[in-house]
Amino acid sequence: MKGSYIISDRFLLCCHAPSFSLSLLRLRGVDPRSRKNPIPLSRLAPIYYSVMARVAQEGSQYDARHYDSKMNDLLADGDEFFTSYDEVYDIFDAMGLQENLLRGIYAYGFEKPSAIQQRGIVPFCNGFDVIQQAQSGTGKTATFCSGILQQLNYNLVQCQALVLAPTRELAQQIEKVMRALGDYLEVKVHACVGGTSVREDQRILQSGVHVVVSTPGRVSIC
Ligand SMILES: Nc1ncnc2c1ncn2[C@@H]1O[C@H](COP(=O)(O)OP(=O)(O)OP(=O)(O)O)[C@@H](O)[C@H]1O
Repeated sequence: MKGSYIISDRFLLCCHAPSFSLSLLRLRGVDPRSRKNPIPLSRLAPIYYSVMARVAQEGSQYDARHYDSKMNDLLADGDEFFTSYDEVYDIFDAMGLQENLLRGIYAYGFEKPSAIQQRGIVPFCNGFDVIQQAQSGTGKTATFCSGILQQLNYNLVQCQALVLAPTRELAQQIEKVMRALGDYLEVKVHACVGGTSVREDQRILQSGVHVVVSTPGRVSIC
């Protein structure tokens, strides 16, 4: 089973096939034009639609027809869209991560980055728009969590990243990993999922968090 996720400097889309786990990250205050070779957000949109097409009802804006038309737009652009990033960092220490993030990673029990982590964390931290794909259980969650944690401004206690997941369980699992890896950074993470009090979610969000992990239904209410 393969999973993939897409990260842009405006959003992260996470899709674990075949269950189509979906995460969306939005980083605030990042100017895509200031980054080296950014892929314009508009180029990533068709991929977002491709994931949504599989989970959306027919007739919605994300249905298969919409997906086909977006994919045709994308393919018409040719190879320019696809670039590869072949730098490999076989130890966490070489990735230029904040010391407190490294402490969190090691304290969580990770000694050596997995293959996807060796290739995926640094481009994310450098602000590239990335699409990454790896087998299930190979460490993608920690890859994008590390990328988010590295980029947050911890002096600003407001939501700077949003991760969307298709199920409550997955959102809660991602929250746990984010919280654990960001323990020494004192990251404030909140999982906004159905089955809990909306008021309590709103209270926590108003009190200030750095990262929200949510399911789409609950986030639209909050
Ligand atoms: N560098 C590492 N060293 C040791 N264990 C790791 C490392 N990275 C991840 N793991 C562990 O491997 C397991 C699978 O990781 P994770 O859930 O992040 O994979 P995933 O690719 O996101 O999986 P899925 O596609 O099923 O969501 C977890 O128990 C995680 O703690």
